[in-house]
Amino acid sequence: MPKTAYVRTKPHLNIGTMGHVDHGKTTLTAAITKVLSERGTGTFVPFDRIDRAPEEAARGITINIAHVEYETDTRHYAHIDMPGHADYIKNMVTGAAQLDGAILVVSALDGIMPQTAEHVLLARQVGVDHIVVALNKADAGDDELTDLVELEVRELLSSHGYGGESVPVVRVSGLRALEGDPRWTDSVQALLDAVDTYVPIPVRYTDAPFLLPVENVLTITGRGTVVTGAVERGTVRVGDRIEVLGAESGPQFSTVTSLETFGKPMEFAEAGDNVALLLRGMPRDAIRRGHVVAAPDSTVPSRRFTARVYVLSAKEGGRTTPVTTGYRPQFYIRTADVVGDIDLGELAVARPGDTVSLTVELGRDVPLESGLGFAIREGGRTVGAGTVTELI
Ligand SMILES: Nc1nc2c(ncn2[C@@H]2O[C@H](COP(=O)(O)OP(=O)(O)OP(=O)(O)O)[C@@H](O)[C@H]2O)c(=O)[nH]1
Ligand SMILES: [Mg+2]
Repeated sequence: MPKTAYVRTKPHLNIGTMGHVDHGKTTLTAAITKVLSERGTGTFVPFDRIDRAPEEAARGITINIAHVEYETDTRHYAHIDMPGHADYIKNMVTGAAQLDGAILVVSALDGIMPQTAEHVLLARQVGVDHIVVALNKADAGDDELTDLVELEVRELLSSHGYGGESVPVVRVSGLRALEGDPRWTDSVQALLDAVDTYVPIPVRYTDAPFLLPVENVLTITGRGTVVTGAVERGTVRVGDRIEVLGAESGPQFSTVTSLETFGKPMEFAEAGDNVALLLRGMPRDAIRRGHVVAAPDSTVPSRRFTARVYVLSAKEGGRTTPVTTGYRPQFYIRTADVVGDIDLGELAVARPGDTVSLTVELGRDVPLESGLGFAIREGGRTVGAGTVTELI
């Protein structure tokens, strides 16, 4: 049966749920799809369909299962449910890099926990400009405690430049909404209204050369290699020539032979769209997460750059000891994870809590540009965040 093509009738935005483990992100995501399916603008995606590991769910040319799509009256959303566990920060970083807005899920029973704070910090660093707060589990909390949690969350957001006083904070219960309790389905609707009005439609760089950071690679027997991700800028059409960048062996050229979003074929995809591209003759092992698919000759990978970097304080979960020249952490840039050497120049030392300018030399070439944000990680935790200032 031929698949129905994707029809672009409303502005498309990428949003996602983030927050500490077990605060209810996946339950809320399922509840959102349930509430909207009852209004006729989405398909209900049950909890256990969202919470599966991507490898179990890799099927067809569909996108990573942690993405769901739905529509409100005014917008089409792709929603990524980000796991709260510290080990999954990589997904958080790479997922968040493509978010136009985020729903910060905070349990009204527990308040701010370590990953609540870490996700807010990372969201800031990777350029998420708008956050809406879901104070979840409001069905089980008492009002006074929830008031305190709300204050605490607003303060946290202000301390990261999110203007905590004006951020919408909506008390919800994902669990009760999923059960169909009208009081709480209304709360989820109120949350969506807040997202619709508070997160602006972003400016899309559709005229720039095409670029897509590779999130996932799949093989479809008999058809070839498929890459998925969100288009960072530009436009791509079926039949376009592209270049895959980031591999040690140098660039690989191919042609896009098929294009889909959430299982629906599309003629072209533009900046902001979450897509799957089928690439003609591309060997499965020639491309992986962290590579970039781009218009041919539009970008040249490099490895040396200067950057402005904030070294996290110990209180924020960062290092307790200073960083010196020769320090060699991991850099999370778009969907890539690359080791790099830091040179602090005359400064020589950067203490936790400092913001410094430094030079980085990555272990391999990566498509870079000034203004690009990245996270610095060491031994499984975030120790810094920065922005590329100049390529060398
Ligand atoms: N009382 C109550 N419990 C909830 C609510 N939402 C989620 N829970 C419970 O909290 C637990 C965690 O919910 P999840 O949705 O898996 O949380 P999560 O944030 O996705 O967790 P991770 O993906 O592991 O980070 C489950 O036992 C849920 O049933 C709620 O609104 N009220
Ligand atoms: Mg979850």
